[in-house]
Amino acid sequence: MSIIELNHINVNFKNSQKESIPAIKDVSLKIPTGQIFGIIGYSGAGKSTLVRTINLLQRPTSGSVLFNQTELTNLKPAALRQARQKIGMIFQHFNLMDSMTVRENILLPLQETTLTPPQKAAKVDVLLNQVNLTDLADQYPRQLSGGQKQRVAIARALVNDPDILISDEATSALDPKTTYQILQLLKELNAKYHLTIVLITHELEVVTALAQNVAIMAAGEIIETGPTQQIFNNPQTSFTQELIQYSKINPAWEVTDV
Ligand SMILES: Nc1ncnc2c1ncn2[C@@H]1O[C@H](COP(=O)(O)OP(=O)(O)OP(=O)(O)O)[C@@H](O)[C@H]1O
Repeated sequence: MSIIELNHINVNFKNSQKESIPAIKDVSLKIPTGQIFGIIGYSGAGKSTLVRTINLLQRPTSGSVLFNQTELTNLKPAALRQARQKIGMIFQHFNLMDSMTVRENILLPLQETTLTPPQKAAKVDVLLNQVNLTDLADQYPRQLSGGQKQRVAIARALVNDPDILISDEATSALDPKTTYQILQLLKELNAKYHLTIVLITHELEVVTALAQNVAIMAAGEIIETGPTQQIFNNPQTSFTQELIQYSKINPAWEVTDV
C-alpha cells in the first residue's frame, strides 16, 4: 500500500522575464506505507519543490497528489488543513520559534485542536521523553545545540500523530556524530510508530544508512528508483555512478595533489 502517490507532477516557476521555468517534470512516485524512502540529488535538482507538493505547500502546476487515497488538490481549505496535520515536516534550519521555550514550540501545532490543556501537556511530556529533552523543556532554542534543536523540531512535527514525516535535509547542518544520533532517532520512530519517513538529502550515506527504497533526482526528474542496495550496487545511469563516485563513503574519494 502506498501512503503517498504522486502522478505526473509538474511544477513551473516564472522567472523575472515572466517565462515559465520547469522545476519538476512529469514526476510519478509511490511511497510505501511504513517505509523510510530516500530522495537524493544535488542542490537544485528539485527535491524540496517535489516534497513540498506532498502537503501542497507547493501546489503543482499539473498532476495529482494522493495521500491515503485522498486527492489533496481537490480539498477545500479546512479539509486540507486537517490532512496536513497528518504530514509532519522537519528542515535543515529547524524553523523553531526563538521566543518560545522547547515545551511551547512543541505545543504550538496543538493550538488548533480540541484537546484540553492537561491533555496537551501530557502529549508534550511523552514526546519530550521520546526525543530525550525532558530536562531542557524550559530552555529557549538559543540555549540548545543543533542536534537538540532538531530533536525539538522532530517532537513538534510528531505532536499531531502524523502518518508521515518529511525530513528535508534535516541533518545537513549537523556534524557526523549528531547526524548519526538524529538518523538513529528517525529509525526508532519509524519502527515504534510505523511512521513513514521521506528523507530528502544530497548525502548518499544518509540514504544508505536508513532508506529501504530510494529515488534519484536530477534536473526536476526522477532518473532511477528502486531498493537502495540494488540501486547503489548496480547503478543504471551515469548520474548515479557519479553520485557514488563523489560520495564520502567511496574510499577512493580524495582530493588530488596540485
Ligand atoms: N519559489 C521559486 N521560484 C522560482 N524558482 C524556484 C522556486 N523554488 C525553487 N525554484 C527553482 O527550482 C529548482 C529546484 O529547486 P529546489 O529547492 O526544489 O531544489 P533542491 O534539490 O531541493 O535543492 P536545494 O537542496 O539546494 O534546495 C531550482 O532551480 C530553484 O532555483
